[in-house]
Parts: sequence; structure tokens; C-alpha cells
Amino acid sequence: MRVIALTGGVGAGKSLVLSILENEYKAEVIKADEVAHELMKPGREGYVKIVETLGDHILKADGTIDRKILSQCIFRDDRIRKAVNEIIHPLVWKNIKGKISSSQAGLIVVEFAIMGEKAEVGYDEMWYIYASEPVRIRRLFENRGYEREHSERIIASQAKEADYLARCDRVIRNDGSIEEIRDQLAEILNNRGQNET
Ligand SMILES: CC(C)(COP(=O)(O)OP(=O)(O)OC[C@H]1O[C@@H](n2cnc3c(N)ncnc32)[C@H](O)[C@@H]1O)[C@@H](O)C(=O)NCCC(=O)NCCS
Ligand SMILES: Nc1ncnc2c1ncn2[C@@H]1O[C@H](COP(=O)(O)OP(=O)(O)OP(=O)(O)O)[C@@H](O)[C@H]1O
Repeated sequence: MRVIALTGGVGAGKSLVLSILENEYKAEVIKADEVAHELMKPGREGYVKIVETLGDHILKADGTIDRKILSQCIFRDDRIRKAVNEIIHPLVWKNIKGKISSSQAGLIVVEFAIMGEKAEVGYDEMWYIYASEPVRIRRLFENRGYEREHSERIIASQAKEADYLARCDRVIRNDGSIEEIRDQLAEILNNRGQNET
């Protein structure tokens, strides 16, 4: 079993790379953000602690956490982001470790945008998906409707490029076309073997 950690900032193209790895390389994909959302559903460990810490103004009428409100809290206030991260991230990594140890897949890819010290899930190599900030801001505006200011706030809250580069074994460049991404993945996984960094 080979475990690849896949990281990069918002809008860099992680989901795109994951979909290619899942569909064309039969990888099992684990998304940290999806795990976090599971753990923030009513009654789950993350939900209880986050509501205790932030208060019930973050809840919708049906009792679920309102992601719009949580997003505004997280990206407008560093202290709130840190508090939420401290609650949710240890639970996320524990859950992901469990998923990896019970998996039978030959290739597992764990995706996360956050480079905290606790982001250690026993991976074999870490890939950094890179696209320049202007390209990311444009794609997020065109495809997700994010205003420039919102994208810039998220980018400011995430690891800097130098931090990603210092931690990663491999850089996948995604400033160009989807075909260029496919070519890079084929070269890494087919031609030169999965072990090479
Ligand atoms: C902040 C939330 C509410 C935003 O939800 P929303 O549906 O608007 O957008 P989405 O989930 O697509 O997130 C947008 C992007 O924000 C970035 N992001 C999410 N959480 C964080 C965070 N804690 N710190 C920095 N960036 C983050 C990621 O690049 C993500 O892809 C949501 O992402 C969330 O619940 N985050 C807390 C859980 C978490 O830390 N997840 C990250 C992996 S553990
Ligand atoms: N090479 C590319 N060419 C054109 N569009 C792209 C390319 N790569 C990514 N995109 C588009 O840019 C947007 C952001 O990409 P994606 O969702 O894969 O980023 P991400 O790193 O997963 O972001 P997040 O951290 O928010 O999850 C998507 O709409 C995606 O379709």
C-alpha cells in the first residue's frame, strides 16, 4: 500500500488531481475537509465542541452548523480559526488514520489544504499542487463565484508557498491545462514508478 498526502492552497487544483487519480489510477481518496464535515454533523464529537466554543449563533434552524457563518468566522478572525482547528484537526487525523489502516487499496491519496503540525497521517510522500495566486483567484471566481477578497482571505490563512515547498517531496504544477496535469501524473505514476521523489 502506498499513501500519498496531497496538499496545496485553496483553488490550486487538488480536487482535479484527486479525480484523475481516483478515476484513472483507481486510488482510494480521503478528503480531510469531508471528514471534518462528517465530524461536525449534529451529535458528533466535533459538533458538540464547536457549538460549545463558538455558541449557537453558528447553527441553522434545523440544528446543523451553518457553513456560511462558520466560514465567515474562520476566515475573518484568526483566533476563531485557531480554536476551530484545535478542536477539529486532531479528530480528523485520528479518523483518517483509522480509514488508512482498515483500507485494502494499493494507492491511497489523502487530501488536505492545511499544513498544521498535526497533519501527520503516516504517508509515504507528500505532493504539493501548485498554481500561482492570480490563476487560483481567477478560477475560484469563474468556477465557484468566490469574490477576490474571500479568496485572498483564505489564502492569507493558509500555509505560505515556502512552507509547502519545505514539507513536500514533489511539486505538481497546475497553471496550465488539464492535459498537462494528466501528463505529469502519468510520468510520476507510470513511467518513473511511484517511489521516486
Ligand atoms: C470553513 C468552512 C466552513 C468553509 O466551508 P465552505 O463550504 O464555504 O467552503 P469549503 O469547505 O469548500 O472550503 C473552502 C476552502 O477553505 C479552505 N479551508 C477550510 N477550512 C480551513 C481552515 N480551517 N483553515 C484554512 N483554510 C481552510 C480549504 O482550502 C477549502 O477547500 C469549511 O471548510 C470548514 O468547516 N472548515 C473547518 C474544517 C477544516 O479545518 N477543514 C480543513 C481540513 S481538516
Ligand atoms: N488546469 C486547470 N484548468 C482549468 N481549470 C482548472 C484547472 N485546475 C483546476 N481548475 C478549476 O479551478 C477550480 C479550483 O480547482 P480545485 O477545486 O481542484 O481546487 P482545490 O485545490 O481542490 O481547492 P480547495 O482547496 O478549495 O478544495 C475548479 O473549479 C477546477 O475545475
